[in-house]
Amino acid sequence: MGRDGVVADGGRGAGDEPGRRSARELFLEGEPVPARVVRPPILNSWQRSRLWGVDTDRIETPYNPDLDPHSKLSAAAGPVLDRLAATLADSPMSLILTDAKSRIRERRVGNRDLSGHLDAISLAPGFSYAEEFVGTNGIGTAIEDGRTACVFGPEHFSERLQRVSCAAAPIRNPTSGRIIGLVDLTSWRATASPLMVALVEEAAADIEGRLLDLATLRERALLDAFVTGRRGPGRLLVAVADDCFMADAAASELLGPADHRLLRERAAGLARGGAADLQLQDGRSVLARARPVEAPGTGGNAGYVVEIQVLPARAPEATAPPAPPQVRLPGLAGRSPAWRSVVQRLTTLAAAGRWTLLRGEQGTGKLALVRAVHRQQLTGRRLTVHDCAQAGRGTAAWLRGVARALDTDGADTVVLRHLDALPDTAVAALDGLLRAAADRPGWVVALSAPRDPAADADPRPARNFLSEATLPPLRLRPDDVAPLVPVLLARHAGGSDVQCSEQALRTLARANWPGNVRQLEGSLRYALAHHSGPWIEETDLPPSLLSHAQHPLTAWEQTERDMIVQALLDNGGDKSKAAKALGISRATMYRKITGYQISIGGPGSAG
Ligand SMILES: Nc1ncnc2c1ncn2[C@@H]1O[C@H](COP(=O)(O)OP(=O)(O)OP(=O)(O)O)[C@@H](O)[C@H]1O
Repeated sequence: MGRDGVVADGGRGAGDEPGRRSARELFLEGEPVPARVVRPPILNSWQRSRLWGVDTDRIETPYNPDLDPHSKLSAAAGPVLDRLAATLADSPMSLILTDAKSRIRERRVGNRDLSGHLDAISLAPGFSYAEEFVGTNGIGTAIEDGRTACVFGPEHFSERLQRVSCAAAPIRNPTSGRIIGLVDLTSWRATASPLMVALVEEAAADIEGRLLDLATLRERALLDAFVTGRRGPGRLLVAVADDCFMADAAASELLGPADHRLLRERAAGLARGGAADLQLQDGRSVLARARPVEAPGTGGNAGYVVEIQVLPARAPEATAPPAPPQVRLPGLAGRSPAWRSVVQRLTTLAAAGRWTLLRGEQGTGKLALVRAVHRQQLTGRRLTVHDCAQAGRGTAAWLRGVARALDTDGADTVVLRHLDALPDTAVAALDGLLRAAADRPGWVVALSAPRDPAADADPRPARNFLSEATLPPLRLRPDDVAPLVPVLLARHAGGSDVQCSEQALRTLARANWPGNVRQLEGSLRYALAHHSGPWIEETDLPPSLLSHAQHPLTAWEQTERDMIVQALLDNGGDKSKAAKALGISRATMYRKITGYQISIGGPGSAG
């Protein structure tokens, strides 16, 4: 049962009836599951669990006890959990709080039998209940779907979870709307009640209300620290927190949006490590130092007050270097100011051997960029790439490989890819290796997803990288699409000179590119395989590019959208003919075209 009001089969899979196989058993044996026996969110989750390769007979999930007890989430949730736990004291029910990564932070359970069972299935503080590790379950599935999930015994993917039922509701940051955690009730399958859904949703709403109240208190503490902060000639003051930035008039004039982000990201490091020299967006250098501001009542952190001193500009005629020529990197394309600026920054950092954390969404080209900069700046040296996402398989061997590459005397470039996917089990060891190699002469680069504003802090290994750069997503640098297209086409066209029509280029430039350059490359490969004429036309592009749906589509919606686009293409954009071909009414066709924001031949022509 979820916010959408769908009611499951009350926990009775078909397998509860003697002699019949349950829907889950059919699914696990790869047979079709009869419609209406399993609720769609559960079936979707089973499919994801199978993709993850979750073991149905064993629970093997990472354990990380190193969770911050003073987090904003714990501070806000504490009193709400206390109240609900007191109400439920005599019932066989367990109350659980997790973070946004499905890691269990707190568990309250009065019933000894249930407590023992939950320990046996690792539903205990420190363990992760992400779908990826344990398969379909209230916690992981609510996080995946972004809404309340209720999973009854036989709906669990794992055999080990068949005896319990659970309901979990996400807790969202009231300012950003992002999920920061989850409140869950777990009970024996036989004693589960539909009321569990109402209880977790109410608790989540109460915690969100308290988050808002605490945010107000934090902001007030930050404001006090900001107003009473020490100022002096040539010194500016700002106060930063995840969701708040305060600056006096002089600082507002000096700092642009990119500088706000820079200060926000660096404040914690500055507070720990003393003053540092930072470069602002406009090229000016400043000396920055920060001090933390304590959050009232909770002992947590309300933010940082940062003192900024503008360093004198060097006399232009004496020392200013001539404006750097645009750095061209063979094999890579881009012309937007954002692309040029990151290429320039990375080139400087590589030449200086500064340890760099390069952030960017998946497929933006982080690795390609680092490889190209290495080739150009560090000729003759080797480059090794270590994928942190692979560290879970044979952690010791993986760490040995990194240790060899980091060899303290080595001047080779070491790239740690997907740092954000480093398994918890390898965090401390990698951190130790990086610290030990801090003085090595070669360039060390970590590639990571953009900073997660919901996370309390960067993972420990990230703190070893003193310089940062960001490769923005392709949708924020649409000017790069046109120069990328011929380079990517040449890469895959097998020597022939295929180009895109103007209309196809316009469609490509307009697309949102959640998968960034990698997705653009995939789309062009698709077009190369589908085009018949001398040019790539708009109709040769993947159907997904001809629709601009506002929300992420489920697998089923994607299939439906692709069928509609294909029918429109097959019928020259004629909606009536396309509707007829699909056996749906014209009205439904119009509704779907509007819903999926399908446009063929430029905005509005088919939609
Ligand atoms: N500017 C560019 N010019 C040409 N090709 C590019 C450019 N940027 C990215 N690519 C290509 O896009 C694909 C994805 O790039 P890459 O693997 O470097 O991305 P990434 O950001 O490291 O991805 P992830 O974080 O998902 O591993 C590669 O084939 C790469 O060659």
